[in-house]
Amino acid sequence: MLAELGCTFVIAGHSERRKAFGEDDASTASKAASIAANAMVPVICVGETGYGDLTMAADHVEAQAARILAAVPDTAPVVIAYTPVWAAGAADAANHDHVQTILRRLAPLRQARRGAIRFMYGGACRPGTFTALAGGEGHLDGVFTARSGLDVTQLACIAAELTDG
Ligand SMILES: O=C(CO)COP(=O)(O)O
Repeated sequence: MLAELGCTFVIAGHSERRKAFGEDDASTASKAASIAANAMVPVICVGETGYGDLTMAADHVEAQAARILAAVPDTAPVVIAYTPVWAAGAADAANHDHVQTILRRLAPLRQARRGAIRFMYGGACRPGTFTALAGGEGHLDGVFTARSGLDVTQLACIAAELTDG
């Protein structure tokens, strides 16, 4: 149905779905597989729940991504949206070191899969967040924004930042 409506990207595993509807990595994997089977690109949300130890967060996110991607054909293009739950709706985004540490852990997936894989960050993104988080390291491909996306001026700034940078 979504494909018939012209959708190309579909979010799976967002923290609000996990919280409100009890979705987990198993149901997210099943949804991601179904999205890919219908020739759309799954935008797979992963992220630790609370702010804390960074190594534990990276372990958690790596395991989530592995569990979910195991269900998606190797050749299917995917987007992984690193969306730490504690940053969604917060005042400030995660910092550069935090995000890059997580993305460095996920980066080997680019070689491990034949299909294209892109990494996004989500959580309190505003104009400037992408530039601050990407910071010269090549792991971050884009941002996933909720509140700023509702403000057309901010959204335009973010889009320009991604396309001009
Ligand atoms: O939902 C989000 C990431 O999961 C982000 O929400 P905000 O951009 O409003 O913080």
